[in-house]
Amino acid sequence: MIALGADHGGYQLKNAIKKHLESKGIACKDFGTNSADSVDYPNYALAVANSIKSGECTEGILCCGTGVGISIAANKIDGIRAALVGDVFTAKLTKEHNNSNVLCLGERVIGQGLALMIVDTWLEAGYAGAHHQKRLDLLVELEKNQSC
Ligand SMILES: O=C(CO)[C@H](O)[C@H](O)[C@H](O)COP(=O)(O)O
Repeated sequence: MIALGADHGGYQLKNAIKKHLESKGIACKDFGTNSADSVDYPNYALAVANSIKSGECTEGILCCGTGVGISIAANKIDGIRAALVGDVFTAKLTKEHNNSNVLCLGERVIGQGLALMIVDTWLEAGYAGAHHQKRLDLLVELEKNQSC
């Protein structure tokens, strides 16, 4: 199950991603928002993050105007590795190297065609493990101690 969330700056892209994933038979849970009414992106980042931490969802996709605010918010939450992505190379590598569990996109920055290609690339890529695991372990240490 893929968790989806957005603020008012990203909800149209989030809805396009939802339609795209559902057309491919990929189950999604939509945490909103669903209108242009102004809302606060940290609340949507938290809802998506909590669904991953609880195990309800395996991964999440978050959209805001630039993708920056919602990625900052998601990365405040222990266990979340959120990647703001604007190209397919980074989409692949952030899964392989960072094992990112949340993909962040900026509706006001990239077109829908590129965004959907990034989503597909990210979902299809896999974590490479090996020497990257030591770095992910250091991220956990940072979460615990704020130092390595
Ligand atoms: O957090 C952001 C900037 O990095 C997002 O783009 C938000 O969607 C944006 O700040 C919302 O701005 P608005 O003026 O409230 O529409």
